[in-house]
Amino acid sequence: MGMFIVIEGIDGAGKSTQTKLLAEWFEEKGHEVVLTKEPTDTAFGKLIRKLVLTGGKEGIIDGARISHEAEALLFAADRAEHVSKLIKPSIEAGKIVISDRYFYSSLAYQWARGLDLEWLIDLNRFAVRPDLVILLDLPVKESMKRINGRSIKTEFDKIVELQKKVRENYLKLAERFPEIRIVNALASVEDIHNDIVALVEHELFKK
Ligand SMILES: Nc1ncnc2c1ncn2[C@@H]1O[C@H](COP(=O)(O)OP(=O)(O)OP(=O)(O)O)[C@@H](O)[C@H]1O
Ligand SMILES: Cc1cn([C@H]2C[C@H](O)[C@@H](COP(=O)(O)O)O2)c(=O)[nH]c1=O
Repeated sequence: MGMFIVIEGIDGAGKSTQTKLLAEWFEEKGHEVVLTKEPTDTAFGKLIRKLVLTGGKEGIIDGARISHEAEALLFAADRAEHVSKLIKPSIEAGKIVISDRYFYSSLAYQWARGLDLEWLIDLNRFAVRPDLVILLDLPVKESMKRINGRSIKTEFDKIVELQKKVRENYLKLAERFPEIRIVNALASVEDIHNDIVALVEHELFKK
């Protein structure tokens, strides 16, 4: 059997940077790696980007085009395809699956949008639990600095407030889901990578 690792965190926490470095680390050790993300690049993921996500060319700010319930259901539908078509078969084939975001994003973000946490957990019950979830934690002020170049210039305060709620939610989720490990994402890219590798070795290879 393979392994399933997820990297989570607020927007701009460094997830894509760290998922790539972790994938390279596993590959150098001779493992076959599947690097993936949510929302996916499938038709569901594209629909989500069109109907839900903030910013972009259309300048949609707070995902208000559809209801938050519909938004949560779309993320779950995308995930259901992701799990059944890619994640489960890859784990069964002995591969290392590393995902940039997973159902914890739905819990943290859609909860921050005002949906009921227990409803969200039930909705995502089909999602196979990862072996390890790395939560890249950093203050919103720092993440905003990092993504400033691509951030939307209007409604900045609203985005900051949402991200603050999302960060708090992730930290609360870490108390509830034992597979979540918190990593300080304020450090350098290299130090964060080393912390993640130490966790992988400790948690998964029991070094
Ligand atoms: N430890 C770090 N210190 C400083 N800058 C960083 C660090 N890690 C990543 N960055 C930079 O911060 C920006 C956001 O990083 P990245 O795209 O990896 O984050 P992300 O969590 O995947 O973002 P998003 O959720 O918005 O897709 C990039 O410009 C990246 O080069
Ligand atoms: C999976 C998932 C994602 N989101 C949100 C979180 C981010 O704001 C975007 C994805 O952007 P990225 O740059 O591709 O990381 O979508 C969410 O609200 N719920 C989810 O389940």
